[in-house]
Amino acid sequence: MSSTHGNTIDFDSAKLKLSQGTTRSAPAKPAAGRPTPVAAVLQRLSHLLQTSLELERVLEMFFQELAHNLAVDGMEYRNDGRRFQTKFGQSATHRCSYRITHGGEYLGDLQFSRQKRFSEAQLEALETFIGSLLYPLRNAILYHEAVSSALNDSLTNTGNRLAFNQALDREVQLSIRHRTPLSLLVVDIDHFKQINDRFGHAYGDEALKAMASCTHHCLRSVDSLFRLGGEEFVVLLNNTDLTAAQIVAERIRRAIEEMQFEVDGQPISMTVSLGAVMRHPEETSRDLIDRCDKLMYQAKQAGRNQVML
Ligand SMILES: Nc1nc2c(ncn2[C@@H]2O[C@H](COP(=O)(O)OP(=O)(O)OP(=O)(O)O)[C@@H](O)[C@H]2O)c(=O)[nH]1
Repeated sequence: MSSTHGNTIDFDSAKLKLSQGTTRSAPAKPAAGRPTPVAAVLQRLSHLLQTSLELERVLEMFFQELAHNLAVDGMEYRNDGRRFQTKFGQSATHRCSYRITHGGEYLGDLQFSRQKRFSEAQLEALETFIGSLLYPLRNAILYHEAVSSALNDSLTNTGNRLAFNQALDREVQLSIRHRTPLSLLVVDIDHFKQINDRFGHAYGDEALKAMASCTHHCLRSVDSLFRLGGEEFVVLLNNTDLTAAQIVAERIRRAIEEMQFEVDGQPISMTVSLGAVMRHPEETSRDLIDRCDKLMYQAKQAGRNQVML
């Protein structure tokens, strides 16, 4: 039989709970000055959670303490507004969940699961522990947002050049370590200046958004799309050889060509030129992107609206 339990923890009331929890579980006369187990865990947890600002890491440390002290088998964190979701351990039958807010500000939803039903005392301890997560969680969310916005192109909601440089270095390392192929596409809109000149910059922006969204729909969830600047985009295809990269490139080219995009009821046609490369052994990130860029320019010279390998 499964059991569920739901709650909302507000930052300020949780702070209250935290102090109550500590007082409640502390013995009247602290024997030899030793704290009770809950208070000891709480103290360690509070210190531990301050050691990182990484959202994933903070939640992982929190889960490990709960797994150890309350035999929690699984934990899921979701923050729909920030499109962040992560899971730890194994999901089990008995669940309890908390919507965490601070003065009306939503900090996410936490769900815990266990093979054995939670007792009242365990739920109380769990809520006390959640109290110690609130400040670190709030700080980690703020940090996560700052890092994400520094890596995001706000117009097209794709990664920016900085994000691309980091991702490319990471993927090159992974491809070397796992001996998997890594391919790259450079995608550039043809005669984009004419769209701007004819319809205005604001419509040009809409065209860029439409192009990014259309390209995104041609990709697997593991592929990533970045805007390097202007109307130039790049796609990172991990574990993909040149034959597969060519198929993806052609799919993007055709999808953009067939895209229904209108300004004031007037259809605008757009095409793209693409370069596609697979990384050679020993090739650096810089050489890879330069080679792909050159191929994209060759596609332009050869008449545009085509893929050059
Ligand atoms: N609307 C809009 N236009 C931009 C943005 N960034 C760059 N551009 C414009 O993109 C155009 C790029 O023009 P060009 O580099 O000549 O390239 P093109 O017209 O696409 O021609 P080819 O690449 O040779 O096919 C310029 O007019 C830029 O002003 C942006 O964020 N929004």
